[in-house]
Amino acid sequence: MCRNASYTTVERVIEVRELTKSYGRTVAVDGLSFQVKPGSVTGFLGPNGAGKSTTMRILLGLDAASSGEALINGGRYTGLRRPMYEVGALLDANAVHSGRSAFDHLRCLARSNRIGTRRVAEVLEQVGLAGVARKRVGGFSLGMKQRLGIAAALLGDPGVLMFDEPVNGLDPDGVRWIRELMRSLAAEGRTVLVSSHLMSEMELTADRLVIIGRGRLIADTSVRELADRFRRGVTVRSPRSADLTAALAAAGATVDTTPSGALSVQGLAVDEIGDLAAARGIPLYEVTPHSATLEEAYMELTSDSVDYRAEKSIAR
Ligand SMILES: Nc1ncnc2c1ncn2[C@@H]1O[C@H](COP(=O)(O)OP(=O)(O)OP(=O)(O)O)[C@@H](O)[C@H]1O
Repeated sequence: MCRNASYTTVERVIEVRELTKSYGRTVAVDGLSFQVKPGSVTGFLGPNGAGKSTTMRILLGLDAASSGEALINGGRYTGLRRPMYEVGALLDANAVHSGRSAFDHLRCLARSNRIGTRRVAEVLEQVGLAGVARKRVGGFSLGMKQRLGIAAALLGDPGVLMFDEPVNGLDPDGVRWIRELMRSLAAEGRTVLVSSHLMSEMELTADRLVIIGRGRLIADTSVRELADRFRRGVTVRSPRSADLTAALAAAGATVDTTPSGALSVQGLAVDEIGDLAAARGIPLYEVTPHSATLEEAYMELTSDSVDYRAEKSIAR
């Protein structure tokens, strides 16, 4: 079953506009705006309590916004005519009836959404649960429940998918499986939003990142742009260090000589340094850009948003 070809541009878009959600005095989401577009995996990153789940719950009509809008394909979830065909989500893998078989669980969902039983078999196959389809969900491991939740999300073959911390508690095989599935769903032209508090995971899964802290937007960027933004300089080695230093400084760079004799250059990109050296006939033996790791970039960006870091590290 493939309905992708019929999607129009206004479909497959998640849009959050000036979204605010307060629980009593706690402001869980605070004037948050971002868009998620099709064709890539977008990581929704933020420390614990940043407001990721709240935002997703509002997008899925499970909670009401205090103000602002959370839209899927241009409208509110509650106004979608056939929600399962437009958006699939996995929020809590444990939220299933443990007495039912995987097949029955999906068949009930499918029936109430006018989806045929053939599709149930298809998604069970897709998530690798066909062999245990008749077994009770109560006996499933967390990884199997995650797969079942994903099968449910895929039932209506929706163009928009949302997963809340899908790799939490999974073994490496499970993590890799979910990562590859997300990437293939995005490659099919779907919009995939996946929340996590781990940059190390998102670095391997996502192309774009929406980073939030204390309910506010911190960064809306591609993984590559974030790496570029945190570039720390370029190490350059040349047999004519003095000439090169003078030329680089004249071009506005800050140049330091390291103990090994290499130059540490700030303020010029790799290609600018290469062009400049070539124009003067200065040989280069090494040109190496240095970035902070994405993990370091993330820690730096969110350092003001982590409520309980000190207590957590003491507790550890
Ligand atoms: N139903 C609720 N009632 C009261 N406060 C809530 C409720 N849901 C969330 N909060 C609070 O809102 C804030 C944001 O929580 P949320 O679960 O959205 O964050 P999160 O980014 O998903 O965090 P985590 O990574 O820990 O799941 C937190 O301070 C949380 O305690």
